[in-house]
Amino acid sequence: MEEKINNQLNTRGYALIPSLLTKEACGEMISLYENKGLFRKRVVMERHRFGKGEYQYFNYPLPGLITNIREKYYAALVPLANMWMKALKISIEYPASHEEFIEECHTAGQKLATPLLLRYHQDDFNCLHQDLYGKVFFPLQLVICLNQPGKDFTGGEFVLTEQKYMSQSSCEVITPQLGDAIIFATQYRPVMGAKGYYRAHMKHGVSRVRSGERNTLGIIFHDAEV
Ligand SMILES: O=C(O)CCC(=O)C(=O)O
Ligand SMILES: [Fe+2]
Repeated sequence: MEEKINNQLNTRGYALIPSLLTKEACGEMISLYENKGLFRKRVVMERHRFGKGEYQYFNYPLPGLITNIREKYYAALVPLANMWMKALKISIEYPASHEEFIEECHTAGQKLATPLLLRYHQDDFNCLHQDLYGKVFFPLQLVICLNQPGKDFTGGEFVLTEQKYMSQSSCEVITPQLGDAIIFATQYRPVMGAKGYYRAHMKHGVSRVRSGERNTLGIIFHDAEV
């Protein structure tokens, strides 16, 4: 990953990648939502008290664009992920390629695809959470905003909270533009304390959409338990 992005991830636990997808690609991605055959599961968030709105998990085989993003960004992020594990003295070393990592997920019984499309309308929101689907997980994930804030929707900011040692939680509010991606820590990130690095726990969510429709594409690198 570029040094600037790595630095942002190390200092704040997230980074913004401008224009990862074109407007056309965002439009095509949104239209996949109606293609029920592409998905393994639809979740109505209110039923689980996850928030309000809905999302669908893609099934394998994934659309080519999603596979490409997953492979490319996994490979770009793996050196940082391994540095984080070392800093935190966790004896996990992630393999260089996403294909090998998926093998590890499968061996651990995590075989279901996790990339997802989310759709929010007015008054919808996503409660603070972490996307863990089994023992094996990658410490970073990515979300791409498929609509233009201020035009297609208002509100619906991306929210990241961080809980540092012996502190209350702090938060960052991020407003990606159409096509922008946010890379962020899935569960925790290393923060330097008096006795070396410790885990700062992070959660993410989405504030209430005030008007319009907001679609996002979530790219999670690990697979899920059956
Ligand atoms: O809609 C969003 O911005 C957040 C979606 C989300 O929770 C995820 O991609 O894991
Ligand atoms: Fe999430």
